[in-house]
Amino acid sequence: MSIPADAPILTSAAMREAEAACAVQGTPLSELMELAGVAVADIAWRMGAGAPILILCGPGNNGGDGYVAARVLAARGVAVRVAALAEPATDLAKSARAGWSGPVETIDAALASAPLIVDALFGVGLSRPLAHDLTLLLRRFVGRRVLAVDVPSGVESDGNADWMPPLAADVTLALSALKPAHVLLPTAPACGRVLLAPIGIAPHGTMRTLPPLKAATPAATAHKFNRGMVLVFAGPMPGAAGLASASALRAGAGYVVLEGSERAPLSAIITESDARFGERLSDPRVGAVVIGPGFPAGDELLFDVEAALDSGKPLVLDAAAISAALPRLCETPCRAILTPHEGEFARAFPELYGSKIDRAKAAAVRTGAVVIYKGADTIVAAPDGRVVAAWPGSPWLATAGTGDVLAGACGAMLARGGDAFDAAVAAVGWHIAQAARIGRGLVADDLVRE
Ligand SMILES: NC(=O)C1=CN([C@@H]2O[C@H](COP(=O)(O)OP(=O)(O)OC[C@H]3O[C@@H](n4cnc5c(N)ncnc54)[C@H](O)[C@@H]3O)[C@@H](O)[C@H]2O)[C@@H](O)CC1
Ligand SMILES: Nc1ncnc2c1ncn2[C@@H]1O[C@H](COP(=O)(O)OP(=O)(O)O)[C@@H](O)[C@H]1O
Ligand SMILES: [K+]
Repeated sequence: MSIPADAPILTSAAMREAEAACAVQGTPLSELMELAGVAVADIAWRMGAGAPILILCGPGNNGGDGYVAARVLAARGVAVRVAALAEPATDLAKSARAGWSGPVETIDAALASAPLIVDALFGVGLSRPLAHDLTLLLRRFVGRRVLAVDVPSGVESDGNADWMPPLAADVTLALSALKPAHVLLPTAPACGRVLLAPIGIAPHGTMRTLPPLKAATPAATAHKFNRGMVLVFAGPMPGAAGLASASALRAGAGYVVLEGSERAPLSAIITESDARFGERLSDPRVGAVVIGPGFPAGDELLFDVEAALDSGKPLVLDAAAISAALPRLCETPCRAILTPHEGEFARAFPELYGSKIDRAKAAAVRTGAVVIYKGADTIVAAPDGRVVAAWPGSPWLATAGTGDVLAGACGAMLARGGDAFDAAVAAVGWHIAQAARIGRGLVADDLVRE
């Protein structure tokens, strides 16, 4: 599974707006469909490697893309067959159908398979789950190589429903932009390897996939304090804060103080008693404060979170500190990154609904903070509407303590100054890159080793 880096993501509504804008600027939609069909044919040609191809066409423009691809593949001498669910229903699909001179078979129990199936049944226009009989017919092709056009058919492209496609794709060719379903669970794994065909629409939007990691080499003039000083509060479970403090150093902070614990995993970390708490919060060199890892919910946490909020410092609020800070954040936003996992998000924002992207955006608006809504399909959302989706991340991160490491990395990135959203995105990218580098057998401590 893979996804193009730094690629645009659009909802179906935004996609239709972009299409309309394109038409206004003088590019006919038939031209876009031609480009889409050729792009599908190119990938099918490579995947098929000379073997016969069966293209399944739906009634809308997704089906239209399929007819164009069939025409292009046939012209290249490929043994291509077309089977349709219904007659084309849009003008564009009708003219694409008219351009296909071969036979059109029916999608029924007698339909013969092929080594490569091109799924051009439904794209962003799917409005309800697939009918049960169609689902059963399509399941007969499970095990064949599948190229999905735009999205695997059956998937609700905005990520608002968990409808699973009967045919998971090996490759999905996203047209113009990725869609939320490509980067959100449970549908993302069914999209396989996602490729993007930029077919002439310039997608304007604020959602993207994770950008490539930038190597952050310190400036020649760097000194330890201007690389970022991070203060990590240790709660009653100091291991978690230890991981966060080591991670802050490894992710590039110049100076890290672990407050309230003597158990630092690296000797370069300064440990102090929590009696110096107030004093450190007013230390002008401290660029970010990390609080939450290893803290159970309770009065002590509430007191420390209040003090951290009062200090006006940029904050990373993890685990129980998220709910503790919520009432204050909703009143007075501050420069903060919140890092909830699924359970913490549900506790803090039980009233939010919609796709994971919608909920992350709403949480960011409500708190005025950047939200890293963690999981295999991590979403980073800013209050101004920017979103980065981190699917597929690294599944080796599914182990205890890796969230503490992410919180520490956020502290390092935030302490450098600059935009909190960019800091959160950089931390998520660093976390995944570390995990990908280590891979098999990873435990959280490995992420903070050299
Ligand atoms: N935006 C773009 O850049 C372009 C998009 N194109 C294609 O156009 C697609 C969208 O086309 P459409 O809006 O026509 O939508 P679709 O082709 O995705 O499907 C809509 C059609 O399916 C029917 N339908 C919806 N749900 C159904 C269900 N569960 N069972 C049976 N029928 C159902 C609808 O009544 C309608 O006829 C995109 O996914 C993409 O493949 C390309 O043709 C060209 C450019
Ligand atoms: N399957 C997965 N694929 C990619 N990333 C994952 C996966 N499972 C978990 N993660 C990441 O691992 C981290 C786990 O954090 P969290 O649940 O807070 O763990 P802990 O509290 O034990 O530190 C998060 O950054 C999350 O996004
Ligand atoms: K499709």
